[in-house]
Amino acid sequence: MKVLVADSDRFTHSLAEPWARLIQLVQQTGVYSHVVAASGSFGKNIVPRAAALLDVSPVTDVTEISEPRQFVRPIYAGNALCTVRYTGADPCVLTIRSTSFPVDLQAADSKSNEAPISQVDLSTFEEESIGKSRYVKLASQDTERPDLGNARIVVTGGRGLKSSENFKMIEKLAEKLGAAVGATRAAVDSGFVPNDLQVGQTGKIVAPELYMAFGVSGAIQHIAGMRDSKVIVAVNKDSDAPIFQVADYGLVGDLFEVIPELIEKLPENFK
Ligand SMILES: Cc1cc2nc3c(=O)[nH]c(=O)nc-3n(C[C@H](O)[C@H](O)[C@H](O)COP(=O)(O)OP(=O)(O)OC[C@H]3O[C@@H](n4cnc5c(N)ncnc54)[C@H](O)[C@@H]3O)c2cc1C
Repeated sequence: MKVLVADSDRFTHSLAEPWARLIQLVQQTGVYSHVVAASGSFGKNIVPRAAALLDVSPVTDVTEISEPRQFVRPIYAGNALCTVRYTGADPCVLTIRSTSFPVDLQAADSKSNEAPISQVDLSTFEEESIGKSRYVKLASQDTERPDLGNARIVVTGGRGLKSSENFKMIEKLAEKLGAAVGATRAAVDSGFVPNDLQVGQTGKIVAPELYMAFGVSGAIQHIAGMRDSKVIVAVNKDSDAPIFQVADYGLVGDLFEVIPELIEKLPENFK
């Protein structure tokens, strides 16, 4: 078994058209049984194109690897889990939900020392440019907040916040907790925050130790992105809001009273 990990840093920063380079690499070497990418925006961009051009069917959003060619993945927005056996030709192309696997890579290394890791030299593949696009620069937001994808605590605001001005309360609470800020699609579509903060089926998949949802109804597409959080706290003024069905702690109340009180009462050195 030889696995090629298409990691976004290496493929995006050093090369144009990462999907085309990936295909080149797989076809020219012909040694890979598996091609794996994380199930983020990079993986969702390159994997379908690469798989189509390699004429194989990708298995996406893998949450469990039960055998080298048998995987578990969510379907129906995470309401059911499906076991899939890949029976196609090599390579078996996968995207992996990183939140479903332990982050402790050192622990993984110590258990799996029979699998040597080798870096692939991509420089030789750079010469034949396809020329339809090229890497210019990486622009990322300069923020001290933890990354939404792997934060220990996530504080999310929904449409219940009503405006971008009010959404600053969420940011202030997150700051106090050392948390990342998340948002629902309705909050993003209403222009309260940029769309890289969206959590859910068409946003980021998160699984923090603590997920706090304020003014979030709990639509199935939102739940799909945060249901694996260890502890879920929800504040909503509607006691019938579906978010309470997945919450470990639910408070029926007005977020405009609850958030300022939390900010005031949390100690300064909470982090
Ligand atoms: C194909 C598809 C993909 C989608 N992908 C996503 C996705 O990735 N992520 C996502 O989030 N959504 C997604 N959606 C949208 C999703 O269906 C919902 O519309 C959205 O999640 C609702 O966001 P919300 O809970 O902020 O808004 P609403 O449903 O409007 O809920 C607002 C909530 O705030 C509460 N509230 C209002 N005022 C207060 C107050 N003062 N105090 C306390 N509570 C208050 C209300 O009771 C209500 O429950 C998708 C939809 C489709 C069709």
